[in-house]
Amino acid sequence: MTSVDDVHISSVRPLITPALLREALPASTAHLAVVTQARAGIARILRGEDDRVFVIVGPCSIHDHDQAMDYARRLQALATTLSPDLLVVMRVYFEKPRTTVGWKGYINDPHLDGSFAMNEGLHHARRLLLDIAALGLPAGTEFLDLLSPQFIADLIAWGAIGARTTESQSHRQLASGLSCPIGFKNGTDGNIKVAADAITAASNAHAFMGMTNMGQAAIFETRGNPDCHVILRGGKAPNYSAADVAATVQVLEKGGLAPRLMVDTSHANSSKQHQKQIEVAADVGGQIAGGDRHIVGLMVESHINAGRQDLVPGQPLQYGVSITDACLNWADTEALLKQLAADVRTRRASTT
Ligand SMILES: O=C[C@H](O)[C@H](O)COP(=O)(O)O
Ligand SMILES: C=C(OP(=O)(O)O)C(=O)O
Repeated sequence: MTSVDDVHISSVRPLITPALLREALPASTAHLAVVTQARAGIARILRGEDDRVFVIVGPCSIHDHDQAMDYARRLQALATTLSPDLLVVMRVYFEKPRTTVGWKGYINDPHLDGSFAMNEGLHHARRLLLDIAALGLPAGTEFLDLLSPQFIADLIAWGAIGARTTESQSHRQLASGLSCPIGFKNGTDGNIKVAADAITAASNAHAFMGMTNMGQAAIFETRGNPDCHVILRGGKAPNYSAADVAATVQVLEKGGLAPRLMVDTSHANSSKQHQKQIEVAADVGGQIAGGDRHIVGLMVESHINAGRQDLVPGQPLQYGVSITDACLNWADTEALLKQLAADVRTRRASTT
């Protein structure tokens, strides 16, 4: 017999359903209040109704529960202090889009060893989101896989669609149905228009195929997501300067979109050199202090300890160090956020 099906499939294993995971790890009213308050706060900032800046800050990727909680406790204390000026959301990224191949994140491979224990990964991810919400700290994540949101999206205050997927129709459709504000990165080449187009697409209604909480195939019809924005992450060159912001505002206005955006201090804006995030944040903070109203959010890649390390099977990892992109350490993160809060106060003082 000639095989025409599953020619390149090497195995199929069962996956738990979102309903089973949510039943095992339910969200309480207190957890959900953290999420809904942060979502509403971000939406107000995006509409220009709150003069604070929201910050998505945390590790490039999560790979360890206890280290993530160590970071979350530090961030929660700082977020409370800075809350009059900044709405702080922890970057809790479970899914990594790779340029070619590599570890794809804590959900895909929680044991970091190619065993792809995704049922455990989903369980660990949801457990971590519950523990972070229990601190009173909201979480943001990248939505990369099209099925995984059903398992965790109720605990997410803000989501990103990455530079490699902003142009994907499937991700725009997903964003149109997600319940949280969504940031679309510009393309890896620096193209802003694809992110502006993504906002237009995601703000509209769509019909597409998906999976329900009970794990059944279904046709989803969405209403469109009104709380989407661009994230400038650099491309062939950085794109965080005042001139880049003005050019982006032009693209947004031409598309009939709100002229508000987030700057990612990392990725191509820092040439992936983690310490450069400090320079980028200082420039952007200066624009804010100088009266800019278009930059409403910042993204910072930060961990307990600075830099990054390679994941080498069988070798121990250093504590609190990223295994994907390099991150700022905690002390630098604290100083960066305090300065940004001061910049917001400077702007407020000059306009009141
Ligand atoms: O943020 C993480 C990385 O920049 C992104 O996932 C691409 O990683 P890679 O180029 O190492 O695959
Ligand atoms: C992968 C990321 O960014 P980008 O999509 O901008 O490369 C990220 O923020 O982790």
